[in-house]
Amino acid sequence: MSTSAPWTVRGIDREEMPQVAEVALTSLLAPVLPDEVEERVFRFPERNGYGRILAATDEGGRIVGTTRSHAFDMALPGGVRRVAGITGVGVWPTFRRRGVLSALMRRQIADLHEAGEHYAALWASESGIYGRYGYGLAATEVVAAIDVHHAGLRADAPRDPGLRVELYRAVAGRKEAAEVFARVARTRVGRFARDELWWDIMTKDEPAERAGKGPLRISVVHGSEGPLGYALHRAERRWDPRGSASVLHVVEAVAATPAAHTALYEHLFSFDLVTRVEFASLPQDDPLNDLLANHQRLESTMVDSLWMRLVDVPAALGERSYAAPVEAVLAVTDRYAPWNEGAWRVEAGPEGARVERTDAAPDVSLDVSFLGGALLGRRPLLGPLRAGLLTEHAPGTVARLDTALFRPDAAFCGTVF
Ligand SMILES: CC(=O)SCCNC(=O)CCNC(=O)[C@H](O)C(C)(C)COP(=O)(O)OP(=O)(O)OC[C@H]1O[C@@H](n2cnc3c(N)ncnc32)[C@H](O)[C@@H]1OP(=O)(O)O
Repeated sequence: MSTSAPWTVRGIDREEMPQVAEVALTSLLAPVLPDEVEERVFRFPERNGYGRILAATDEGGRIVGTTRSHAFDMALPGGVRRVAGITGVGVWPTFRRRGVLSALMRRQIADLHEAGEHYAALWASESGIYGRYGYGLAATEVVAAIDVHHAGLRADAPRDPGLRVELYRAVAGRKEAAEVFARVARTRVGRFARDELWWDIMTKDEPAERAGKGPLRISVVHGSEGPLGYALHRAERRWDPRGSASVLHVVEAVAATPAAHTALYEHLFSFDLVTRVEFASLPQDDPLNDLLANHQRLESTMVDSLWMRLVDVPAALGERSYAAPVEAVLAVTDRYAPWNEGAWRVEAGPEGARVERTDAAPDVSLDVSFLGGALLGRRPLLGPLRAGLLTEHAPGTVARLDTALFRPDAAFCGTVF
C-alpha cells in the first residue's frame, strides 16, 4: 500500500539539478550518467527556469523522486492552448512503491492548477501508471514499415512536376523543416510548437546517438514559393549474401499539401540499395494509407501516444470545440484534483460551450481520466461505458457526448517528450 506521508515535495534550485537528473536518468534506465550529458541535463531548466521541476525528498532530505513539465503550445480541439507536458518522472529504484510518485503527482497537479493551467499531457512509460492520477489515453499513433518493392503509390496520386526534392545534412535543411512543421503543427491536434531548442534536439546528430545507423539527413520538398514538406531520416547500411538489405529509418515525414506528400513518399521509397523503409511514427490517418497502391503491405503497429489530463474541468470543457450540440450533467470524480469533483452541466455545440456547477441529477458519472481520454476526439466514451468503467444514468447521453466530441482528423503528437 502506498502512502505519501514520509515524503516532502518541493521545488529545486540549480545546484540540485545533477541529483535530480541522477534520479530521473537512473530510474528511466538511461545509458548515460548525468555528468556525461551535462548540456542535456541543463538545457530545459536553463531556458525555462527551475520552477517547473519538483523533487520528493525523504526524511533525511535525500532526493528520491522527481518530475518536471514543459510549457507547450499544443493544438487541441478549439485551438492552440497552453499544455503542461509532463516528463522526467522517476523514483530511485530502492524507494519504489512507497508512494513517492503519488506525492509528486498530487503536488504537481495542484501547482498547475494554481498557475492557471487547464491541461497536462504525457507519454507514459507503462500504461498502468497514470490513470489513477486522472490521465486518460487520448491518442494512438502508428509505427510502420514497408518493403520498397511493394511501396508503389497509386497511378492517380497527385503529382506536381513543379515540386523538387533536395537532400541535405540535418543542420542544413533545418530551417525549411521548421517552416513546414510550424504550418502543419498549428492544425494537427496533439502537435506542440517547436522552438529552436526542440529543433536542436530533433536535428542532433552526434556519432554516439546514431546506434549503428548513418548520419541524420533531411529531404525537403520545395515548391515554387518555398518548402512544402520534409522528412528526417537515417540510413542503416546492411548487406546479406544476396546483396544490399539496407533500411531507411524515417524519424518523421511532414507535408503541407497532397502533392508534397506524394513527392516525399516517392522520394523516400526511391533510394538505391534501400530495401525497407521504417517510419518511427505516423498519424493513424496519414495519407500514405490512401496513397499506396497496395496498402495492405504497410506493416502497421498501433502504439499509445498522448495521455491527457484535465487540470481544470470547466475551463477545459468550456473552451473545447464541439461537432454537434449536446447537453449533459456529468458527475466527475477526481482523487488528485478535488476542485474538479462534483456535478457539471455541459451545454455545448458548434457555436461554443457553457460549463457550470449544478445540483441537478447526473446523466453520466465518470472519473476525470475518461474526460482526458475523450478530449482529443478520437477515444469515445463508449469504450469505458461498455467496459462498465463509467455509469450512464440517462440512456443515450454517452452516444450524444461522443458525437459532439468527435474529431474527423486523428490526434497526433509524433514527438516523445
Ligand atoms: C511522463 C514520464 O516521465 S513516464 C516515465 C515514468 N518513469 C518510469 O517508468 C521510470 C521507472 N519507474 C519509476 O521510476 C517508478 O516505478 C514510477 C515513477 C513508475 C512509480 O513510482 P512509485 O513511487 O513506485 O509509485 P507509487 O508508490 O507512488 O505508486 C502509486 C500507485 O501506482 C502503482 N504503480 C506504480 N508504478 C506502476 C507501474 N509501473 N505499473 C503499474 N502500477 C504502478 C502502485 O502500485 C501504486 O498503486 P496504488 O495506488 O493502487 O497502491
